[in-house]
Amino acid sequence: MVHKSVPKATLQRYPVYLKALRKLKRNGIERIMSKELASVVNIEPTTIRRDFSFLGNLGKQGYGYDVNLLIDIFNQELGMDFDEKIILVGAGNMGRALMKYNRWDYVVGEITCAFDIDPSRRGETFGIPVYSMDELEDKIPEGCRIAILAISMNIQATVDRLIACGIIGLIDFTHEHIQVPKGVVLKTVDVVSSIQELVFETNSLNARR
Ligand SMILES: NC(=O)c1ccc[n+]([C@@H]2O[C@H](COP(=O)([O-])OP(=O)(O)OC[C@H]3O[C@@H](n4cnc5c(N)ncnc54)[C@H](O)[C@@H]3O)[C@@H](O)[C@H]2O)c1
Repeated sequence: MVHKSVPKATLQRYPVYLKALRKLKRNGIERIMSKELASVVNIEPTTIRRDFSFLGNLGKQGYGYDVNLLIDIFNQELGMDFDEKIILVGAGNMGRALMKYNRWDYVVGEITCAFDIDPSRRGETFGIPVYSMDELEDKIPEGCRIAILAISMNIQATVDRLIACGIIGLIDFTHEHIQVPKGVVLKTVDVVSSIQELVFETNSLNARR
């Protein structure tokens, strides 16, 4: 882990660098000068060099920084391992939208596969394999901890089964009340509730004017 004396502002910039570096790697870039990185992240080159100096002697004069090495250092030393293998359950309208978007790989990880009860959904969607629910226990990627729920039936039973497979984090798009045991985290995403909150907030703001 990185030394405690790293300033807070530097620590807050590390995820920004990591995100940019992962994007650069995706684009086939293997090394980068601080000046070039500066234009990507919109941070002064001197700040970048100082921020990186806390991680060791990483840059070479005239050569720049090794992109892969920097990514490894961020991942290992800082505990920022953004390589989550996420599964999606339910490859319908919502699921397909999420699979199409699948760009979280620069920051958190990516959807590696999906599962659905409907045989017509099976195959590949936007490059992501969609398997039958019967194959869940076999196909769930090793070390997978996070599942996105975009299903409409047998929701609690499906959640219980996912937890039995090692899932400890759920992103829930369903509107069901789901129960999870201690140690499992459920994050609900509900656009309708967000709109309701927004309407309520804007109404009360305007009533005060
Ligand atoms: N949170 C939000 O803001 C929001 C917005 C829209 C929809 N939703 C919810 O998201 C869910 C999906 O909506 P949609 O429009 O994609 O529906 P959809 O019918 O298009 O897709 C649902 C998919 O899940 C599959 N499925 C259903 N039950 C399953 C199970 N137990 N295991 C595996 N696969 C299963 C179906 O075969 C289907 O392919 C619904 O629960 C809906 O209420 C939430």
